[in-house]
Amino acid sequence: MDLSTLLAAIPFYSQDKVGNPAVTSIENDHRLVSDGSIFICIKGYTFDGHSLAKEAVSKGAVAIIAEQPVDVPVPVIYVRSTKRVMAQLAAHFYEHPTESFHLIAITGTNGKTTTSHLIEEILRANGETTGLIGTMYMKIGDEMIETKNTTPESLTLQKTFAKMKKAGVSSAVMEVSSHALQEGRTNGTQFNVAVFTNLTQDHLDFHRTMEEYRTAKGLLFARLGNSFHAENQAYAVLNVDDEASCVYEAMTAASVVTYGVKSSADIQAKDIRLTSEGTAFTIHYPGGTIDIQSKLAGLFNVYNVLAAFAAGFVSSVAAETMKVALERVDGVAGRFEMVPNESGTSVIVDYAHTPDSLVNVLQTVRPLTTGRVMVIIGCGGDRDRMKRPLMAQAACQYADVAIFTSDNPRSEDPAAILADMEAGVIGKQYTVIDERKEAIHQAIAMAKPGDAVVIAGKGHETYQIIGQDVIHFDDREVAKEALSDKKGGFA
Ligand SMILES: CC(=O)N[C@H]1[C@@H](OP(=O)(O)OP(=O)(O)OC[C@H]2O[C@@H](n3ccc(=O)[nH]c3=O)[C@H](O)[C@@H]2O)O[C@H](CO)[C@@H](O)[C@@H]1O[C@H](C)C(=O)N[C@@H](C)C(=O)N[C@H](CCC(=O)O)C(=O)O
Ligand SMILES: Nc1ncnc2c1ncn2[C@@H]1O[C@H](COP(=O)(O)OP(=O)(O)OP(=O)(O)O)[C@@H](O)[C@H]1O
Ligand SMILES: N[C@H](CCC[C@H](N)C(=O)O)C(=O)O
Ligand SMILES: [Mg+2]
Repeated sequence: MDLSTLLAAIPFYSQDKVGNPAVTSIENDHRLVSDGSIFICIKGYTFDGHSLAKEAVSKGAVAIIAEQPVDVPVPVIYVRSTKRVMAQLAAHFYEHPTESFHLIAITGTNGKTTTSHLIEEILRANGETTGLIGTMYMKIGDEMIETKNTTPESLTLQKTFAKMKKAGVSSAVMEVSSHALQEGRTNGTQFNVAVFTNLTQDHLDFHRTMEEYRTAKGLLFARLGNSFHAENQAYAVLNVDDEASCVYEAMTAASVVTYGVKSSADIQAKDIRLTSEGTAFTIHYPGGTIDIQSKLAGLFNVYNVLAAFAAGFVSSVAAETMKVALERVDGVAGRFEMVPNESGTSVIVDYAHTPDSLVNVLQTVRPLTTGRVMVIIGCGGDRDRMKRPLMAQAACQYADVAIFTSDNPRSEDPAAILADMEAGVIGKQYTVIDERKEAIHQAIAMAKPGDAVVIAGKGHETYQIIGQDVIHFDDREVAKEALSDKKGGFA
């Protein structure tokens, strides 16, 4: 594609220096620039890409997109927002790949990764070639691609969609974070279905207030359905039991399908039984009912199953096909993942890193436990400070033994994070063991048969971020070590 064909995607710009070079790639990271690239200067949170324009040109960039003056010997296109333009150019450069397959988005504070995996399984059972983008990885069919963000920035996203199109993907599912919506990472992406899981406190470092956070997630629904023709419907799948759904319903031009447990919904679970094997319930949907026995534990997972079922329903997947898919999902890595052992203690690694998810997981463990519920919990550094005392409260209220430790301290002092947690539980009983490995070892050494040890916050993560260092750390591995160290070697 040449520069002027590419620039047809953006109506307003001014150009310094003439020229219409052939463009081989678009990059916003100067390290990826090669001959024929266009380099987009992004003013980030930690770095200003404008300062790298010259270096990008020396690496072969044939044009620069910028917001502020840059002095380089190639055409410079000046725009109001390089981030916004990056999404528009990316969609144009990769020829709007999301118009070629069915795409389901999931947003919400908790449950996105779990629900996206359930939907992937439903789509596979329906015979689709699938794609998945989310917290743990991106997948094209069975090919796994590493990812840094839950929702990558627009260039990576459109490039990945183009790969999916080329690989013959017919249906894909992706997690859409509030950060991504706020930053416009999904601009230029066409969603057919948008699913809302729930909204509870998180990310107030980034969104400042719950209202701003809710609005950021609302952008997914506000942008849905406007450009669709009647024969090609877009659907918003909303959780009726979460009050934010009313706001999203009012925002969207898409058709709305509701799901829930407590209030009447288009797709509703009834006769719910929570057992040590998982959950059993009947889904009532327009046109029928179907019994489901899911291996996923806890009421919150009933919501995830319902959300996935509703997304499948509006995607015209038969209820019987969905039942087969939903019942064969054993679990999602790092979410309520049991660490197998013979000691009589249940050891559960879970990704709860918000107050609400911690309450949910501990409430789920309680009736399944004859002994004590023990929890090991920390809070991430450089993230919402306001959730720290609430997570500590949840731990003290819903567990018998609460151990506070480090999560990913990042640039913060672990002691300061722990102090923020402790401020929420003055006068309550808890123990602080700042070294996460030590905390896991001590908890497992202390546990008796019948007790449950919940190791929360890091789930599938295989690293710990301390300062600038990323060290290998896996709660599941540490738990296994601790179990085999325990007297009698139970692991
Ligand atoms: C706060 C935030 O959203 N940060 C994202 C942002 O980083 P940034 O603004 O700091 O980027 P920067 O390092 O300042 O770089 C600015 C520009 O210079 C370029 N650069 C930079 C260095 C260099 O050597 N060369 C170079 O060209 C960069 O490519 C970029 O274009 O842009 C990066 C590239 O897209 C993201 O990876 C990064 O996510 C970081 C890793 C992050 O932790 N984000 C979290 C808060 C986040 O987005 N989380 C949500 C999930 C939340 C949830 O639901 O739980 C997510 O979707 O992941
Ligand atoms: N529907 C739900 N409601 C409340 N809590 C949930 C729900 N589903 C999962 N959880 C809890 O939240 C944790 C994270 O779940 P999951 O990874 O599916 O969410 P996520 O929205 O993808 O999170 P992230 O924002 O980090 O990507 C789980 O380990 C569990 O403790
Ligand atoms: N997507 C979440 C993950 C948090 C996981 C937790 N282990 C932490 O590091 O805080 C975030 O980036 O806020
Ligand atoms: Mg996720």
